[in-house]
Amino acid sequence: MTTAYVAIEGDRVIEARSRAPGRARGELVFTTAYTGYEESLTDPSYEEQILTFSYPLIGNYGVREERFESDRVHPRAALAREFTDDVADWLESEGVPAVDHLDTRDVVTEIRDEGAMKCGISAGPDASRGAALDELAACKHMSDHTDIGAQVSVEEATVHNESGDGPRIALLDCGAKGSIVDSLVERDAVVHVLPYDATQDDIDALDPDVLFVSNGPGDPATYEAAAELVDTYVGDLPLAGICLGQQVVAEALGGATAKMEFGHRGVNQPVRDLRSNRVVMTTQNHGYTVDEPGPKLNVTQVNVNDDTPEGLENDELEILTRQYHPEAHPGPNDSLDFFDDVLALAN
Ligand SMILES: NC(=O)CC[C@H](N)C(=O)O
Repeated sequence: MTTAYVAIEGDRVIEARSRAPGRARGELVFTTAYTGYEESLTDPSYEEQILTFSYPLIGNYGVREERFESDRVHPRAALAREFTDDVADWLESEGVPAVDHLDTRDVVTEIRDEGAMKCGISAGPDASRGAALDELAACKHMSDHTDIGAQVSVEEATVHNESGDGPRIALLDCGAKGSIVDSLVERDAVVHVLPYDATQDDIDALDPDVLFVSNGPGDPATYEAAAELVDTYVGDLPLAGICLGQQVVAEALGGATAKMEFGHRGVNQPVRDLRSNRVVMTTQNHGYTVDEPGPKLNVTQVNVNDDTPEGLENDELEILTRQYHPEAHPGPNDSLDFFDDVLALAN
């Protein structure tokens, strides 16, 4: 077994065990999810981040491609108390450093106290403290990744379930999880997945019933073009969004987003619907939040822990967004009806 070095802000270096070699840098975040490691590691929203699992044993039910959310691993590196060989081998084959045998409680406490922070990693036979510190020094703040959508979006438009009978969805792919497409296709929608920088002509050519903005990595304020595009359809097309999609729709409607201290990442985040007073358990993965919904959007759901907006709606303008992940994968299925509600807007 070889050594790994994890350098965090303040130039503190943690020595641990390398399970997959390499160098990496990214924003250090944690998830409390106890299952769903394959889905989390392939979720494009983790691009440019280093993911710490707070659950101590990661990999105990193997690695199966059917559970992947995209075609590659997105976090730049992964940390856990213990990775199984299955996960370590998978990450090695993907060229993504994996580090274990470190006190992840300590790492999580540090992130909770100090906020998401920059991190540098050096792991494997050639690892050194200096290399980890060099990676840390080269690490950018998340909001300085100004075109991160380009790293995760499709390059060309694709269509799923072309012969379906359901509504036509134009899905702006800012790094969409596969399960979002699957959830729509299961309901027989025709899903056109469009590059994150699609134009009004691209959308109009499809004559869609709904414009849907996907989840995605990075600072929502850097997706200005997507927000401008959404703005042109307010009142003309029903609008939907998940996670980054909610943030972009809010910005399009005159709202604002802000960075959270350490975000919400896990599969047991309680969300209260303000109309029914019902609480659902949700999957989350976000580091930014809608700070100001703007004049037209109503906050219809909130996070029970910190009151941040989890659902935004405008019935008249036919807008429906969620900050959490109703498609689950991983996580509870409590909110799958969101997709039925979105498709109902098309009628
Ligand atoms: N899962 C997502 O869509 C994340 C949205 C955004 N990148 C955030 O961190 O808040």
